[in-house]
Amino acid sequence: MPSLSNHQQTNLLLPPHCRPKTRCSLGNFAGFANSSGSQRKALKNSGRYSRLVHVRVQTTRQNPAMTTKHGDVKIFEGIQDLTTSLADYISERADAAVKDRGSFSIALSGGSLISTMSKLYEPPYNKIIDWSKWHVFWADERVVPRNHPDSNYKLAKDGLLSKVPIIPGQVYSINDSLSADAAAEDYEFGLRQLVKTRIVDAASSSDSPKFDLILLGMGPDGHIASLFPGHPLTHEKDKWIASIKDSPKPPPERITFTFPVINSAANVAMVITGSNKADVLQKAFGEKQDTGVLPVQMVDPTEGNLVWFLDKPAASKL
Ligand SMILES: O=C1O[C@H](COP(=O)(O)O)[C@@H](O)[C@H](O)[C@H]1O
Repeated sequence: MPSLSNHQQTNLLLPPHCRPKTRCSLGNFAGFANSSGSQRKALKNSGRYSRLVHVRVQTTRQNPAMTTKHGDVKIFEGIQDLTTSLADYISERADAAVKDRGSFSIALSGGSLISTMSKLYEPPYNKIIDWSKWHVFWADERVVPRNHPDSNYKLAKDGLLSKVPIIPGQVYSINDSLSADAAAEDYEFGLRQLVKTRIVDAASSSDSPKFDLILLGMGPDGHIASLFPGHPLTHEKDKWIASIKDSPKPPPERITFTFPVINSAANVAMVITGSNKADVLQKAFGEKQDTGVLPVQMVDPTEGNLVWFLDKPAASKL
């Protein structure tokens, strides 16, 4: 991926600490059938979906998603069906955004998510997707060099981005030469410029960015992005991008989208696989506990769509 020097952004758009330097994260910044928020709220209020334990396993991708108070839930017999359905979903969202706005802003997570996107670089998706319109961001990133095995950028680059003709200057990785605080500030600064120019859409009811699609995984503790259970960052209201230096899951230093950004997206997809997620998913779909709300339970796009892609082992306790 190129560094700032071969990116079109002008210095005027750069945060002050980047202007005289050659590396800055601007440009590439370094270098759910869908129920909307309002429909979900109506479902919650109607009491028709008091618990999800009654969800029937849907084993083929022909089956429509089941609409619940938590969004639309798709449960797949095998990983192949899940990855194909996810590729259909992503390419449909991309197509709709390009028709509507002329570009597609997508935020990725790390972890197991990337391997579930593998169908995208195979026919027919690799041919039908207009990759030149994609703008790729990270919902969270570890503050490590971009070639480090813990880097979410490296994971996505090796597992997807290097296999499709995405424009390098439209891949917005963090500036890995900065501290966690500075990297978060820098990422937010870059994002603000892209909202001003509407590469990333703006939410109508707040000043938040409105990503066309945010893809999230979930850890076995119920964390999403780098927002962990009980951590004060789950209540952040002002910052779009926050730094965390005490992540319970290594590495400790990370940056993350905050809930105001996640819940302003036009579409959020939760992609959760594996039996080690079954217990927490059962809790997540149950009533919120007195002991605290799990970050995964706080994903609730205000006016957007939420869809869950689950495999059978992850959904085994629903
Ligand atoms: O640390 C992280 O973990 C979560 C979950 O990862 P998974 O491998 O259990 O799916 C991931 O979504 C996040 O991006 C990552 O930084």
